[in-house]
Amino acid sequence: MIMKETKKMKFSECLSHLFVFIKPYRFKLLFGILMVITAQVTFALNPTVEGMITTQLASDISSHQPIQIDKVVHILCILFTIYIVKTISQFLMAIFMTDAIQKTMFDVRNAIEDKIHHLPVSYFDQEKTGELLSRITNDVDTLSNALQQTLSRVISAVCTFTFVLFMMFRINVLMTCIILVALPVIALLSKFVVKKSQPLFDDQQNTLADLNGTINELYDGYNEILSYNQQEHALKRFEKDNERMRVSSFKAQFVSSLINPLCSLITYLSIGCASLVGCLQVLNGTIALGQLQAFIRYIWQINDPISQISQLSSAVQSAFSAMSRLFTFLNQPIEEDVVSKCQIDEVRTIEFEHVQFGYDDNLLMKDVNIDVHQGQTIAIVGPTGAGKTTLTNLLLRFYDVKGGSIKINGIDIRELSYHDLRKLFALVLQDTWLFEGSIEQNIAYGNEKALKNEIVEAAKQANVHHFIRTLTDGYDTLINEEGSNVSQGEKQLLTIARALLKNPEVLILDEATSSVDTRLERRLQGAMDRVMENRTCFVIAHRLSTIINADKILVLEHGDIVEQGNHEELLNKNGVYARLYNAQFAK
Ligand SMILES: Nc1ncnc2c1ncn2[C@@H]1O[C@H](COP(=O)(O)OP(=O)(O)OP(=O)(O)O)[C@@H](O)[C@H]1O
Repeated sequence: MIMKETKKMKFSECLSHLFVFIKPYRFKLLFGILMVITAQVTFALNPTVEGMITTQLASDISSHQPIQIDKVVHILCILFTIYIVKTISQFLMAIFMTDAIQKTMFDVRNAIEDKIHHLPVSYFDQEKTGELLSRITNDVDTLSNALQQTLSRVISAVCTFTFVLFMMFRINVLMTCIILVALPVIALLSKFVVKKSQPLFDDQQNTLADLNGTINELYDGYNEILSYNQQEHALKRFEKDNERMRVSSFKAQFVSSLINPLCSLITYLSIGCASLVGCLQVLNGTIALGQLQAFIRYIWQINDPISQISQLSSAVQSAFSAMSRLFTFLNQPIEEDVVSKCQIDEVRTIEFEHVQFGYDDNLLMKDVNIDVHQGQTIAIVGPTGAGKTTLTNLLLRFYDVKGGSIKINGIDIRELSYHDLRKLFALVLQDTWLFEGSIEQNIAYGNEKALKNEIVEAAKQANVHHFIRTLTDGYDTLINEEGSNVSQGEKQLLTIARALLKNPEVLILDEATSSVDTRLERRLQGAMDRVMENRTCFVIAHRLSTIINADKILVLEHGDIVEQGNHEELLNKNGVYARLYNAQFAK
């Protein structure tokens, strides 16, 4: 069974997973980091070189000598070179880091997409799909921002701190020690705040996922909400989640932002003390005036990374939470696949042998036996919840049987790879699925190599060609994201065209229950008859004509097949089918 993600990953685990994605671009990233360090070294040299000008001028003035312009120009040239190096390294850093990080994120997104397609269907039984997808999107964004901005800021802050501290020590040890007294206090304060705010940031991300899940759900059910006049209820639900979001964001941001004013207060106190001592040192002649000037600039420079700790720590925490969820998702076990022991090109028989199945520990199907021969139409009938969809889910191995077996040509379907098994089938469901793309692309979905004339032929067979011709862009008409620019019946015709083009060995058809107008009904009927012609078909049947003409009718109740046979045989039995038939169809 697939476990829902519960355990939070350790920071080191997250980093090692991240490294797998960064590895192909590590040299670019390292070069980018080298450029960040270069920029910070030049940044740390500025005050000292600027101070040299002040010292030079002060010494010339105090010794009543003419100002030595050549020396000043020389220092200015060094200063100018430092500025140039800093600008170039910042430029190179932007190019190399951005390139490496965006390529890494491209790979992460691809890995997620790939994962989604390889997870067992049962994974999505446990996760609200909308919530899961929105959480992944948010987490990818958070990680991308963290790598793009926070990484260089963290490296800059660490480098600035180290180099500036080094330069301060070179100027005066006593003054630096005064500044350093403040640091452990600041470090302890940050640690305390980080510890308090980490769970709050986790909560903030989870609440955001809930909020997006709710938005998704409410948007999906927009028409139903309007028809039931439940706008107020929907608004209240949204407001409730939005309020939770406000409270959790407030808590997370408030606690983490507390650190800023506290750190500033301590830093300003230490600046005051160090400046006082510095003035005395200049009067004593221990340090030059330019050095005091440089030292005060350094205090500001070192203050910068310290005051950034709170912002950076909250960004790092969000990134860590996002990484933890992303990599936990990417670590989910995928559908175990096998290499097909043999290829099946033609489906001659399909047998269910003593099949047992349940979505949980309770068995829904206890002993299902079916025998199907090539070209037969099998109608599946039964009340709602009887297990009709489950039967087709098992055929396609969306779920595996818990007992017994399903065999195609005598071969257990578990001996075939998912790809080799599923290529034998096409699904035409009531709940049609079209993707954002042209009508042509949607029809060619199951057979991407199909030529234009084959696509048109499939559309003609599916009675949808004329409709497509009436559209301004014909086969190039774009289906929008929700497929709302095509009617439900036309959608179903398009999916029939798709199935015809795939030309599968076995067709699984879920007949529409919703009433459509008579003309469309006739078009649908014609298209379905054509797609079913000379093909093995499993039809979740709602139409009398399909049921009567079926070679075999499976009557399901509570998961099991209670009767099977053709229409005449079952009517003569005068059992469940006869009751169902008389209740639903007999006029
Ligand atoms: N993914 C799932 N997880 C848990 N239980 C499920 C799942 N899918 C279906 N079920 C349950 O299994 C039983 C059979 O469901 P199934 O969808 O196969 O019935 P059906 O005959 O196709 O119903 P309908 O005609 O309403 O579509 C139902 O009780 C249903 O609640």
